Amino acid sequence: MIEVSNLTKRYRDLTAVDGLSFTVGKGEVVGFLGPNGAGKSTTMRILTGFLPATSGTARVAGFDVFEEPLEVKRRIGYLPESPPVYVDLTVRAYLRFCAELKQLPRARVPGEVDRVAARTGVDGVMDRVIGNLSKGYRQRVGLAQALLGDPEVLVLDEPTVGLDPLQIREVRTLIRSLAGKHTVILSTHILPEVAMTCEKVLVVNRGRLVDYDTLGGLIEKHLPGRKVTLDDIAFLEEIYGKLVEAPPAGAAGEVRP
Ligand SMILES: Nc1ncnc2c1ncn2[C@@H]1O[C@H](COP(=O)(O)OP(=O)(O)OP(=O)(O)O)[C@@H](O)[C@H]1O
Repeated sequence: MIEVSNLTKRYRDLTAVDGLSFTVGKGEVVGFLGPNGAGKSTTMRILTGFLPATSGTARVAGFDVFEEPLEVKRRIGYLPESPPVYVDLTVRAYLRFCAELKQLPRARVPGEVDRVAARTGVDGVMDRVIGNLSKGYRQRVGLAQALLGDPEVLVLDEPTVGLDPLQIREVRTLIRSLAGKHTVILSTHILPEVAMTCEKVLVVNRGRLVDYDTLGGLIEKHLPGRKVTLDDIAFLEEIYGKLVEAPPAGAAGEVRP
């Protein structure tokens, strides 16, 4: 469903994404991990057709993101790092506006707006102006717009940032419930979030792929012989530390998924 091949993005003399290659199968939920500045948001912006790459290719649902960005945008729901929610609009007006931008059939819009609002728990604030909502509610509104039209692929950049613990649990449950039908790639700095919501983990550092595997595969590879269960979150911190703490220069990109 997502195929990234040798993707590179340079901002002047900074290489933010450096020869990244990976694939995500239909219905998989993949966690995207990496330190600040590793290139996660840049990769997500390229995948969603919002940013051109310097070189390499990216395909979503069989469409090239550079050659057919509209086909890609139609099939992708994107929650950017800072959702561009319009502070003067009510939640309902904003979601309707987003539905129109996504070119949903007019007759489907009210029902679809109600559906995503209920799924993200913003149905109680539909007539409130977004500027007056708490950060957590704004984040939910961002998530609601990503779900509009029931897209095959969801790209979520730090979906639980700004939420309170209860909301975080709800959003994680929501993300888990999307698995199977939707292909999800989500970035986060919260390691337990990955263990709770994702089947596979993609780790990047300095723009390069460091590892890409299932949680079980990572445990086998990096903590051999250790008995850990997926309820035991600390294992992921240990593996992550091994992967991103000062890998030898040039070696990071050599690890294959
Ligand atoms: N528009 C831009 N112009 C110049 N440099 C940029 C731009 N956007 C991102 N960068 C740089 O590219 C690198 C990768 O940034 P990116 O936001 O993709 O990382 P990230 O992994 O998402 O980080 P974080 O976890 O902090 O969100 C960083 O060094 C960042 O400063």
